[in-house]
Amino acid sequence: MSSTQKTVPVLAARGLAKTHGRTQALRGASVELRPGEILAVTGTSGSGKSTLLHCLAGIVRPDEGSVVYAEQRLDQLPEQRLSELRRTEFGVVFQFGQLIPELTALDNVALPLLLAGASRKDSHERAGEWLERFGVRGQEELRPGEMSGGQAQRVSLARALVTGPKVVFADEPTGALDSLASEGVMAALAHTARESGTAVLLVTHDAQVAAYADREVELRDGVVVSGADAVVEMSR
Ligand SMILES: Nc1ncnc2c1ncn2[C@@H]1O[C@H](COP(=O)(O)OP(=O)(O)OP(=O)(O)O)[C@@H](O)[C@H]1O
Repeated sequence: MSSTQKTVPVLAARGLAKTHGRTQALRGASVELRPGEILAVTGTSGSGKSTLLHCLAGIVRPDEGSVVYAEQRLDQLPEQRLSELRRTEFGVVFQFGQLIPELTALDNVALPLLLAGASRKDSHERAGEWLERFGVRGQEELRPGEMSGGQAQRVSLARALVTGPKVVFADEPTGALDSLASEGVMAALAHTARESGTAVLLVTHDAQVAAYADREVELRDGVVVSGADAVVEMSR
């Protein structure tokens, strides 16, 4: 066992099973995310990638198995505690950024800080810094409808990282972009996550996107079939 395998994971799932109606999306999937790493979860359409991400992020409760984050069983936490944790320790980015259409780029990024109780001035200052890190300084006043796809995803990433989360969950963050915009967004995400020490769980079916990760696991029919080094015993 190499020294990296002994690292206590920031997030660890074991034996996850989840059924949607009659579809068994996960059938005993196990994976761990190490502190500060970018982990790509790949697999064909329908293999269970998004369901796995939702279980790890505490958005969906698995039917079976465990999800451990900072010594807490996410799968057993009460809803209120889960949503607090998602707000304070996790950042989430989806394929279509899901920015608030009525708000400017600056206000979209400042919003999580305002909700956490920061002043308007501080929130705007920090939001501006994060827009800069993602290469969209100067676009503060644009509303989502006025942005390109790449700009919108950069703003979404800035919003996901502005609160200093421990983990960012990114579900096909470049799925709606052309390859040039996709490269730019992924390079910005990888650089910024590494700089801030944020771990990233990146769901993608695109090998070029997965190439930005430190490590890759593949899901097939709801189980992890490669990258088995992802599964280690938790030292708790
Ligand atoms: N809310 C839901 N209701 C019913 N079935 C669902 C639901 N969510 C997912 N599924 C089904 O579960 C299986 C796994 O879906 P999931 O979205 O996790 O896979 P995926 O690998 O992310 O797919 P894609 O790459 O197409 O997004 C699929 O067969 C999907 O149709």
